[in-house]
Amino acid sequence: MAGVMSPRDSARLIAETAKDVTVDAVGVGKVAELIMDLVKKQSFSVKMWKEHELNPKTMDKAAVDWVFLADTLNFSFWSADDQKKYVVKYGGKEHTGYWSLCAAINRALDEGVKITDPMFYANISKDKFLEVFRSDSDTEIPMVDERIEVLHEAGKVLLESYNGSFVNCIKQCDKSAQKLLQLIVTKFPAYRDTATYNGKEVSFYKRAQILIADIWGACEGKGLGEFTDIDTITMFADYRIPQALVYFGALKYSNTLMEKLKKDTMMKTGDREEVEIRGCSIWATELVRDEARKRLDADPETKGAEINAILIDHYLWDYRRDHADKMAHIPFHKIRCIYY
Ligand SMILES: Nc1nc2c(c(CN[C@H]3C=C[C@H](O)[C@@H]3O)cn2[C@@H]2O[C@H](COP(=O)(O)O)[C@@H](O)[C@H]2O)c(=O)[nH]1
Repeated sequence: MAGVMSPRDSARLIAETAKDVTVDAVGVGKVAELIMDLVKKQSFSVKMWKEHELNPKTMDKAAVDWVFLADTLNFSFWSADDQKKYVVKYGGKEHTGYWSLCAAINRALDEGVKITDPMFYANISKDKFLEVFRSDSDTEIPMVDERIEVLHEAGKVLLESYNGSFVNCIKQCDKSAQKLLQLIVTKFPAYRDTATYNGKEVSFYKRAQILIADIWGACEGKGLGEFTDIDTITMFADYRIPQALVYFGALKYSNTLMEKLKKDTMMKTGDREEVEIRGCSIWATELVRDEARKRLDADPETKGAEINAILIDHYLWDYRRDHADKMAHIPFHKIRCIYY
């Protein structure tokens, strides 16, 4: 987008001028150390993505259509009351948060509903949406109206300009993640995740970047998922990674901000504190990547090992999920928006 700073440059600028959030070098080193251990155990690669039971296993158009639908709806799963969560039962398990979305998509496909086909969702009615994404608890999925709107928008763009599949967007971008990123944020307005900060147009592009990363993961970096510049994708500025970064000490909040977060103060898109949390999270993850890279290359055993901001992000996100209790005392910022 013309006149908009890249997520990496935005993150550096925000981290340099933020008032209520700071990136801490000692904490960054701690996370880098953690990543090193994982790389040594060889449990750190693009193949991790498909290990999740709900993620698609094929590496074809069906997988890309699934990922595009999931990431078009991949926002705002938190609930104000922990006892009232949107829940989807699938594969004999109860899924919440982001995984409830994936479970609902898979449940629909099993029921013969062509939910990943834009012909189906470009004009989906509210009744049909609520049937497909029905809850197995008393709490329905948050932001129903906004989710229907973004489905209509994305479905129409795919049908009008890309012959009904995101595969055709990928094919126009010569295996460049940055070209695909620009196509997504230009053609699909709901993915245009930007803000104004100190008079500058900054970007986070969280869903656009995770869409590219999920296609890279689903296809194990090959075929439709092959991107020559995938390492230029940054961490995805959601509301969970900051919790993990604060937990490990890589991110620090001022007392004022911490008090606000503990009181569940609602934020709005573009609030200075929201921009500082998101920008500093991206920057902290960039520094973790650089530090881990340095340490990996200093050790003949791990020199040149595969590592990038995507893999670090997924590790931190999965870690937060798997250790939710340990991090429950660290508040996450509350916001209702379609960007993350
Ligand atoms: N930064 C980042 N944000 C991510 C993800 C994912 C799912 N990725 C999975 C697929 C492969 C990976 O290995 C992950 O297992 C969802 N989200 C965001 O989190 C929030 C929901 O969180 P909770 O309430 O706990 O379910 C919401 O904003 C959603 O948009 C990620 O990977 N990174």
